Amino acid sequence: MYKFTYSVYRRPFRQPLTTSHGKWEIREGIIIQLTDPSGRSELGEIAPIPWFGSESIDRSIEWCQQVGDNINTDKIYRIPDELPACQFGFGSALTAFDLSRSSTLAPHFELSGLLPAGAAAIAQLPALVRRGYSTFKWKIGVLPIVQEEAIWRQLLVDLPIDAKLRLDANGGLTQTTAERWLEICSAEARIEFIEQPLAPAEIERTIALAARYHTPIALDESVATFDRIQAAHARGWRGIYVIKPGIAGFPWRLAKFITRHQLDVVFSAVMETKVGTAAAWRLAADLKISRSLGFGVEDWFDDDL
Ligand SMILES: O=C(O)CCC(=O)c1ccccc1C(=O)O
Ligand SMILES: [Mg+2]
Repeated sequence: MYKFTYSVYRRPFRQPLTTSHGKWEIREGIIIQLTDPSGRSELGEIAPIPWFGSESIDRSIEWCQQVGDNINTDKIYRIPDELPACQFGFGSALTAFDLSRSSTLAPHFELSGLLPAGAAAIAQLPALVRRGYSTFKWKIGVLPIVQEEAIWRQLLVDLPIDAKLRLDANGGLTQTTAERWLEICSAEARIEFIEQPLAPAEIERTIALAARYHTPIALDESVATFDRIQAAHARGWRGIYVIKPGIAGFPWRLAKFITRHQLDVVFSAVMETKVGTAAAWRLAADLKISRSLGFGVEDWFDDDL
């Protein structure tokens, strides 16, 4: 039995996070604390993204409210699959009790720096290069393709020769614009992958696209939650999986599936605080994930949570 407390936070982004889904201005989430009978406490974070396929913040708060002052492991294991961010928050707090204090220190990882959408990326890139980043992500499918293509060309001029660029369409391309991006990228070895070119349901069409072009394709929205990861694998996806542990359910279940099927994985932020980040990085270390983590997002908030 654990004593349970929680607090809801609101963090405004320094500038709104613009994707092909629209603008995101404030990250709301929950920090939970479990305390065992010996008095040891561990934290967990619930940081949902409803427009990505997780529960809403209101559903998460409701779930925390009905828990009451105490919770046991059985009740945690029974958090329903409709609440994947709650499963991750409670699940990672629970597994933290199995670790010694020193092993909860964050190991060192290569991070991918998240650039702002549009032309602002050109201005931002040099600062991130100076800070040591060598992998970057830029959002596409936000502006008309002719404009984005021009910005992309300038980004490649400024990108160090040994650096890598990820292009994230957030499902916002059509068959025609996806083919156009794959064509122009095929002559450019520094493109690590194009992420989620087509709508989340279009897995078969994405498999067909991946077979025709040299540039690797990653799925993100299509594999946002644990059931979607399983479904995409069952439908034959063997490309890259961008996984946001923060909304992918129980960490032990995710780890087992990635290992069993030897998935090629990129871990990615849900714009969580250090609490959720530490839990995701522990999982990345356990799984020995080699691709740069999509957690280079420190510039996106003014605070230091
Ligand atoms: O993965 C990264 O590199 C940064 C995180 C990121 O891009 C992101 C952050 C919040 C919501 C959606 C996304 C996304 O990958 O689409
Ligand atoms: Mg993405």
